Amino acid sequence: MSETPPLRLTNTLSRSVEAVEPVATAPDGRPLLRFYSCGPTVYSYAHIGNFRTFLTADLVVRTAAALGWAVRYVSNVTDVGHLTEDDVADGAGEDKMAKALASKEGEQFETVWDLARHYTAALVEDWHALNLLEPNVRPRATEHLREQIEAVEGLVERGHAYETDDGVYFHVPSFPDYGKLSGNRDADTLVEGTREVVRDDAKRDPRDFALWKKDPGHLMQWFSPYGWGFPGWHLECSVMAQKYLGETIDLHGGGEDLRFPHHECEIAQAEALTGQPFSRYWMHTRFLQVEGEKMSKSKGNFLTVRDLTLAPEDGGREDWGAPLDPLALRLALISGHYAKPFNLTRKTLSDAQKNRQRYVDADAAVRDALDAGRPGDDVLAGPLDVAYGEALAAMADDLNTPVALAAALRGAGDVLKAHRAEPLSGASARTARAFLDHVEALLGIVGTGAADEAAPEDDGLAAQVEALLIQRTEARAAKDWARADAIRDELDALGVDVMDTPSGPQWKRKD
Ligand SMILES: Nc1ncnc2c1ncn2[C@@H]1O[C@H](COP(=O)(O)OP(=O)(O)OP(=O)(O)O)[C@@H](O)[C@H]1O
Ligand SMILES: [Zn+2]
Repeated sequence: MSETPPLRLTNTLSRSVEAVEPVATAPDGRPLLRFYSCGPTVYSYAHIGNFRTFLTADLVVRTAAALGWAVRYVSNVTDVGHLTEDDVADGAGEDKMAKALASKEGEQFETVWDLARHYTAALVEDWHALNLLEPNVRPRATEHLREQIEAVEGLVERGHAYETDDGVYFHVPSFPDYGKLSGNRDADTLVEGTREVVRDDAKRDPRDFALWKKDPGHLMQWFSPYGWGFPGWHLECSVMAQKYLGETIDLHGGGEDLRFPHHECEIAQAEALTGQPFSRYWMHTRFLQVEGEKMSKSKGNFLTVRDLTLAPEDGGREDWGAPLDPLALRLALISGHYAKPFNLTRKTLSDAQKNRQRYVDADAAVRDALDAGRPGDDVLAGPLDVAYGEALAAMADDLNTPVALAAALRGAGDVLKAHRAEPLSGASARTARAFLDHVEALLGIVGTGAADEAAPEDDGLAAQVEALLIQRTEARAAKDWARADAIRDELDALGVDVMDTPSGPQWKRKD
């Protein structure tokens, strides 16, 4: 196969399509992409718009792996109840989890904790149904309260945050780069954007956003040096990204609405705390609309994976036709380019179901032919090599899924055409098998399980060790020898030996 192209993505920070160049290398010498993608707030089932954004992240991971990179991929679960107006920097309104608990659907849950557990489990189920790779780490906000509180304390100590009777706020004027991602720099527009919000009169600047909200009446609350309360939403992601990926990460992603304020606030928190750049590249997925309408959980007009893939008696939606094969839904959701708005229609779904069938048929033909082991030449190597090369090049070029899917579909069509003309030889079938497995690893639409082989290795130990090695490299670069030694002790306690080699640290389990 031809030389591997660079991975280019639309970087929101520079507003241009750029080649992504990871800074770190994996212990085996491959480029290591450190990638954080914002997950959902689990107060309801994730909708297919959320999944469009998660699928973008999935395709980044698959494409990077197909290019031969190592990937460390973190996607969180927001299980702290944040506020219904969190889309303005200083969130206000009702708590989303509390509101969900009080709703009709919430009656089945005793507490917000049960509700969060239920929707987290449902998220993971739908994630697997749509054949998304499991992240190396799926951290929960509620399991990282200590780290979030430490970050608030750090920001207060460094003069970037201050306490009032109601909470602790990040002081925006203390961070001159605020606005570099979204372009929202103007204090007046920012204030206008927050007009409807209940404000704390003790705030020093109207743009200052909450790091900690004091609220002894909140359903989910923790104790901090600032009393009982809960963290601001923006805090969890910068804290968990840095914990699992290091001070500077390569790529951070989410849906277009997160650009401001969420990601802008993450940058301010992280960079004010460490003095280092937070994420080198940012990517944002444009919204999914359904039949021309914007869809969101809080509006209540959303479709879930379950609505479209289950039979009506199991909870599927009758008005959307026969239940779809989940991989057909996946195909439909990735059929538009992530950086352009995407309107999903009934026709998108029926076309996807048809195209998906071509992969099912090609896969069946190849299995038969492998069993039969017929003699004869390999007639597929040429066209399938070209088709896969085109698909990979298109994905590397800013995840151009329309072109990649067309090339992959043409390849599956070539397999079927050849098989219909004359049953495939064993040699052709082996080539076709390799092609379908590569397409599965890259796009996840064949459903043969090859994706598992492409998944970032995750046996827990590897993830922990790699995180520690990144922190150790950073500690050494900062000449923080005490920290580097402490990390070495932690690695020792995990039962691994580390060897420093010219291509970076290598590790193995102790004998
Ligand atoms: N219609 C959509 N299309 C694509 N991505 C979306 C859409 N709606 C939300 N997202 C993205 O899904 C991810 C999870 O978001 P979140 O759980 O906040 O969902 P939400 O539907 O926006 O909820 P809410 O309406 O309560 O804000 C975020 O990255 C968000 O940007
Ligand atoms: Zn986030």
